[in-house]
Amino acid sequence: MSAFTLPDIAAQATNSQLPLDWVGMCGIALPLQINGQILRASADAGVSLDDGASRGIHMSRLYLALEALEHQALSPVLLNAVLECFLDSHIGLSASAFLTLRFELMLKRPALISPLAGWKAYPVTLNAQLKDGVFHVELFVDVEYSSTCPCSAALARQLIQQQFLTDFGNRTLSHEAVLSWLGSAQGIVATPHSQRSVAKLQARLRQGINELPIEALIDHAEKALGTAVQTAVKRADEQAFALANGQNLMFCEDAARRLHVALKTLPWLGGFNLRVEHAESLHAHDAVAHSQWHW
Ligand SMILES: Nc1nc2c(ncn2[C@@H]2O[C@H](COP(=O)(O)OP(=O)(O)OP(=O)(O)O)[C@@H](O)[C@H]2O)c(=O)[nH]1
Repeated sequence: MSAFTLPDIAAQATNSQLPLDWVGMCGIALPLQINGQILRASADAGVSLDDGASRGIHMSRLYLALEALEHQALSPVLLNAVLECFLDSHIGLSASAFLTLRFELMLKRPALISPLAGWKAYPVTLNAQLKDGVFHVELFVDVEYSSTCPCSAALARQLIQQQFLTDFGNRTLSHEAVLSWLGSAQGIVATPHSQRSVAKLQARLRQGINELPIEALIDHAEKALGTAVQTAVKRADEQAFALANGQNLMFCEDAARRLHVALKTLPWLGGFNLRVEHAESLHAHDAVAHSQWHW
């Protein structure tokens, strides 16, 4: 049996006198309870080291405080409690506490027409911080959608008009012939290009909001865009998707403006920063727009 006590290097003093903004651990694996699901998450947990004379923080105390997340449904109250626990275990050392959680929210989405449904995984990041006694939660989520270029659609329509003149300019129009022409690849000679696009939404919850409206944010953004990517798809669903794309032609600027206007109506949202990326099929580079409000 050893008579030695374990050396505690973190508790030693340092003569550097230099406080640090963030000290902690990144990439901690843990399960979370969200929307009635147990989700695999990754956490970054940290505090400020305001006492510049202390060698280090007590990592294990932050790690152990995370255990509370395993046993209760995730909520702003729970996040606040965990952050308070970070600070209570670092009295005299730290005035600010930080927690970032990353996970994929699984949502079952119905098809547009058929009675089918399938799962979508939305990457989510939650940032919570308790600084000078003020608690903030930010919610980041990526929403994928389809965007059809309005310029390309207009150019394609012009080509179709030109083809119509070529094919029917000198002929008496017959309803049956025009109908058949409209349904043929020889008539509809050009199609606009579309791209898989992503809206990266960052939303700050207003003070006092006691829920995490992740699904509501996603639903609201998808409704504003009108062309969310689909899961299970039969031909009837694909046709409905083609119609949705045709009715929602979007440059990246249009998508950013739609989202800006839509997000501003959410009563729980105190500010946002959004970025849309259209992974162009016309170019090898992306078209991107940003917008923010009270960010
Ligand atoms: N502060 C700090 N600790 C580290 C680091 N890397 C590993 N650790 C280890 O994290 C472990 C947990 O630290 P503490 O929470 O201070 O552990 P402890 O002293 O047994 O716990 P308490 O009695 O609660 O202070 C220690 O063994 C540290 O050596 C680092 O970069 N900084």
